Amino acid sequence: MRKEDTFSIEQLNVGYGKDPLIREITFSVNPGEILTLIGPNGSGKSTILKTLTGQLKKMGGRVCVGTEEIEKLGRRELAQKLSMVMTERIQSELLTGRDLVASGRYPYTGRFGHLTERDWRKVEEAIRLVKAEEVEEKDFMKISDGQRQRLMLARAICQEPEILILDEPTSYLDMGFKLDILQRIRMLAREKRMAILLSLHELDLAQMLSDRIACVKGDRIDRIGTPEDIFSGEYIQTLYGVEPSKFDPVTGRMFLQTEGKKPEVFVIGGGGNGIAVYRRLQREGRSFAAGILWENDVEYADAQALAAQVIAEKAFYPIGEQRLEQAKKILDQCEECICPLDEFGPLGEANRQLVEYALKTGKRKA
Ligand SMILES: Nc1ncnc2c1ncn2[C@@H]1O[C@H](COP(=O)(O)OP(=O)(O)OP(=O)(O)O)[C@@H](O)[C@H]1O
Repeated sequence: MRKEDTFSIEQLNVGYGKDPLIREITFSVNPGEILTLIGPNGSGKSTILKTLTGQLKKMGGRVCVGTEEIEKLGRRELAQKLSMVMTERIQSELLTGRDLVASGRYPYTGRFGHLTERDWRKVEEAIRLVKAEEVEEKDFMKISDGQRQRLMLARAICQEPEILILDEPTSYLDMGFKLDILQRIRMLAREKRMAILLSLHELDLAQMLSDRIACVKGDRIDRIGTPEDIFSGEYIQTLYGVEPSKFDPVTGRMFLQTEGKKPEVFVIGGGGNGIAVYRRLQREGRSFAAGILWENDVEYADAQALAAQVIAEKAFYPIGEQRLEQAKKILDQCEECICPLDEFGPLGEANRQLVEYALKTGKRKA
C-alpha cells in the first residue's frame, strides 16, 4: 500500500525580483483530490507552479509532502513523490516519443539507468492511457504540440508520483483529447490516489473537473472553494474584469453583446427554443427583445446577456395580463416578430396571444 501524503503549501512567497509577486500562499492538496488554479493572464499561476516544482527559488514559506519539506529531499526521492508537466517546450536529445515517456521511470532504475520489463510495461501503459501510440516511434521534436503534450503527460504518469502538477495540460489539445485527458486526470486522482494540482484557462473544464478551485488575483490567492462556491454570483466576472452579463456562471457560457440599440425584432421564445434565433440575430448585428420568458427558461441567461430588452415572469408564476400588455407595447415598436415555437401548452397562453397579435399587426408573417 502506497503512503498517502498531503501536499501542503504554507505562507509561500513567489516571484522573480526583490518583491514577491504573490504572497502568503497557503493551501493543501489531499491524496485523491484535484485542485485547479485559475486567474487572468499574467496573474502568476505558472510562477506558483514553477516554485512548487523547484524550477524557481521560493521567496519564503514552506512546501511539504506529508511532513517533509521538498527542498530536503534528494532528486530521486523528489521525483518519486512529485512529477510535473509544464508548458515550456523541452529540448530533448532523446530520440523517440517512447524514449521521452520512458525517462519518467529513471527515478526507479538502478545506477546504470536500465529499465526492467516491468518499467517498460508501465511506459506502454502510460502511452496507451494518453492515446499516443501513433507517435511513440516518432522523433519527439518532430511531432505536433498536442501530441507532445500527451507524451509529456504519459511521462508524468509512468513516474507514478504521489503528487502531479500540470500547467495548462489541455492548452494544445482538441476537444476530443481535452475531454479524454481530463478523464485520465480524474482517474489518476480517484483510482491512483494522486494529489493533483493544475492550472487551466478553460473555466468550463475547471468547473467540471476540480474538487476545489484557487483563484489568483493581485498579489494573493483571493479565494479557494468548491466550483459551486467560485462559480456563483458575479465572482468570476470580477476576477477576470468582465461585465457581469458577459458570462453565465451556471453554464460557463460567454456572451458577445450587441451594444445599446432599441430592439428591431421581437423574439417569442421559451424552453430553450429562442437561443438559436438570438445567436443568429446577434451575428447579424440586429438588436432584439426577448419574451415572454420565465426566469427559469433555458434561454433566460442568453436573453439577459444578448437582448436589448427582456420581458420575463418569475419562475413558476403564471404570465399575467400586465406582462402581456408590456410585451405588446414593445412588439409595437419592433419591425418584425419571430417565434420558433409551434406549441404553447396551457401555461403558454399569453405567448400564443402575443403571436396572434403579431400576425394581426403584420409584424409576423403567417
Ligand atoms: N522569467 C520571468 N522573469 C520576470 N518576470 C516574469 C518571468 N516570467 C513571468 N514573469 C511575470 O510574472 C507574472 C506572472 O506570470 P505567470 O506566467 O506566472 O502568469 P500566468 O498566470 O501563468 O499567466 P498566463 O495565464 O498568461 O499563462 C507576469 O507579470 C509575467 O510577466
